[in-house]
Order: sequence, then C-alpha cells, then structure tokens
Amino acid sequence: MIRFEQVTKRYPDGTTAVDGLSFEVAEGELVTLVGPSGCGKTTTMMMVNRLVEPTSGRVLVGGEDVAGLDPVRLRRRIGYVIQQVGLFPHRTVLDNTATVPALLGWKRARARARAAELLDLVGLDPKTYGPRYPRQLSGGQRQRVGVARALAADPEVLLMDEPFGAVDPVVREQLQDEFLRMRAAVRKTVLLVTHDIEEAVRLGDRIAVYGRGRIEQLDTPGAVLGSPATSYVAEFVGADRGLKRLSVTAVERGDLEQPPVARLDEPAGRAAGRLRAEGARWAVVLDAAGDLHGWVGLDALAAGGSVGDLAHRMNAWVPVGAPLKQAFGVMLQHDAGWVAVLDGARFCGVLTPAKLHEALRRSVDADALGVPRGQVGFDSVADA
Ligand SMILES: Nc1ncnc2c1ncn2[C@@H]1O[C@H](COP(=O)(O)OP(=O)(O)OP(=O)(O)O)[C@@H](O)[C@H]1O
Repeated sequence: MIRFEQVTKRYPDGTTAVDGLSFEVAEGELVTLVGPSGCGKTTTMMMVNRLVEPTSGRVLVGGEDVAGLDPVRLRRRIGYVIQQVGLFPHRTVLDNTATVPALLGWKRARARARAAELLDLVGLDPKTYGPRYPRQLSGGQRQRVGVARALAADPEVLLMDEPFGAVDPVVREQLQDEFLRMRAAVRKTVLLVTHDIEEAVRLGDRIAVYGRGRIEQLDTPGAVLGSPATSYVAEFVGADRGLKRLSVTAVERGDLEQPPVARLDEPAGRAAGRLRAEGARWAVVLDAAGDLHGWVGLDALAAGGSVGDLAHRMNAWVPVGAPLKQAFGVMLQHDAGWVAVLDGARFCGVLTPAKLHEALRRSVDADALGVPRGQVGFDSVADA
C-alpha cells in the first residue's frame, strides 16, 4: 500500500536525512517509525504526501509513484495528523472536522453529517463539542479532533506524526486505547512516527527502529523486543525489554497447567482421594455450570462435608488471549501463585509463574524463527 524503493533524501545543506530506504506497509497495516530525534522519521513520512521530495528513489501509494501525482489531490487522499494539531482557530470543531470533505466538494450537509459521525467515533459528542472553537477544548480533545479530521474523507492512508505527543501520560494512554478501538472499526493503512518505544510497541503491527537515516530493524513488536537485530536496537528498546514483551505476548491455551478440579457439591473425601492420587496439594473449584468458583487445599478437605463448605473464593483470572502482563498483574494483586484462565466464564486451566516464563520464552523462540504475529501479510524489508 505504501512502498519505499531505495529512497534517499539529502537536504540542500548536505544533511542526509534518509539513506537508501526500502520497505513496505501492507494494506490495513500499522507500522510505527521509532527512533531518536533527528534520525529521519518525519522526513520519511513527509515524502509520502510530498511535503518533502526524495533526492532519489521512489515512493508508491496504492501502486502509484507519488512523484507523478498532483500533490494537492494526493494530500486529500491521505489523512495527516501532527502533534501541533493545527486546527483553524476561527472555525468550529465541526467545521474543522469537515475541512477535507468540503475541499473535496461534498455537499455541506453531507460533509457536516460525516464530521459529526467522526467526532462521535473519537469519543467527542458532536452536539456538545461540534459548535465549540478549538480554544474551548483540552489538549487531549484537540488531538481527537485532529484524528477525526484526518479520517473525515475516508482516506486510504493515514500519516500520524507524534499524534499523541502533546498530552500528559495518562491522557496519552487513553488516546492510544481509543485509537486502537477505533482502528479495529476502521482499518486503515497507517504510518505513525513516535520517539516513544512503548507507544511504538503498543500501537504497531510492526515497528521500524530507526538509526541515522536507516531502518535498523523492521519487525513485529515481539520480535524487536525478543530478538533485537543489532546492539543499537537492543540499547534503544531498553534493558527492560523483557518486561515490555509481557505486554505483547498473549496467554495461550498451550501455556496452561491443568490442576485437579473439584466441584462445589462434591463430597470432600472424594475430592481429597483424587488429589492424593494425583499428588496435588490443591484443586481448582468449579460450580455446577463449570464456572470458576475458587480453590480448596488438600489439608482443608480432611474436615469432611462438601467441597463447597471448604473452598475459598478466588477472583484471580484473565481471559484467554490477555497479555501476559495482565496475568502477571492479577497474580501480584491477589498475591497468588497462579491465575485462572477463562474463555467466557469457562475455566481453561491455570497460568503459573513457571508457565508464564515458558510462554515468554516461547515467543522469543517463535520470533527467532521469524514467525509473524499473524495479522497481515508481512512483506519484510527489502533493505539492501
Ligand atoms: N529542511 C531541512 N533542511 C536541512 N536539514 C533538515 C531539514 N529537515 C530536517 N533536516 C535534518 O534531517 C534530519 C532528519 O530530520 P527528521 O525531522 O526527519 O528527523 P526525526 O527523526 O523526525 O526527528 P524528531 O524526532 O526530532 O522529529 C535531521 O538531522 C534534521 O536536522
């Protein structure tokens, strides 16, 4: 969808901002460009909508070389979100959002209806916020309007340059969450620049780690964190990359242990016999419907009666597919040696610290083999 072929940009003063860059962003894919200040991320992005022209090489959008396209028309096909949102101060939020549809010649009513729909999508009630002026919004709300405006004409491609950079960390995380939700609904091809590795990992299907003017590694977040290609990348992603991996590795059924299971209405003696036979010290307790209730220890079962009289409630659980980080958090919160993993209300097994570690290892091994995270067809870097 977006393709860079041997692209170099040398500014007139001799600075080589981008040096022989080749990579591709597949349709519907989000690639984050991350790296230190001045390494050429913004220059890369601006060559897509022709705010900067390459010195050599080609940039293609939807298979067309942008050099042959009218820049103004091209920009109307491409949503562009920048940090200093750049809203028109004397236009209402609704009119700001309707800017590109209006430029494209949409009828006013249609453009405004579309703008209202987009404001709603980014979490701003169009009735409340539509009539306001940009100065009457918070920083986070202004950024949302920036995103709504970029999406209003339903562009094929979205370019985002530090789109959540100007707000405090809490709002930033909220905006990222909203953006991820929105993206699930409106799948666009996105190139997003950030200098924040956490943001890159959180949002990107793949992340491109920039060194000076070149991509040092382009891969899934898990692979970049798990198997940095160079010492530069390892240093850039940080010594805590193992921890960061917890957020991009999901709990899978194969990671789970299957402890003995007892039913709430089962006689304690029978459950105790089963535990002894399996050499286990405790069992997970399920109710009649097979939903998680809690756990019971072998020693407690000696008191007799039913399992239900002796079981402890346990709320430490996560859904299948949750990030390992969430599972680890729940384990710590409940001070538990395991966390139950559920599919809907159904019990699937438990994740223990040892299994968690194994799961983390598994994803390193998978990444080392080049197994992708499985979203889009990853045509990897053709970087010479
Ligand atoms: N118009 C220009 N003329 C000369 N040099 C420029 C120009 N624009 C950018 N540069 C230089 O090109 C290099 C890459 O700049 P660019 O803005 O692409 O980096 P970046 O990675 O986006 O940085 P940041 O994270 O700070 O925005 C820098 O050394 C910068 O100083």
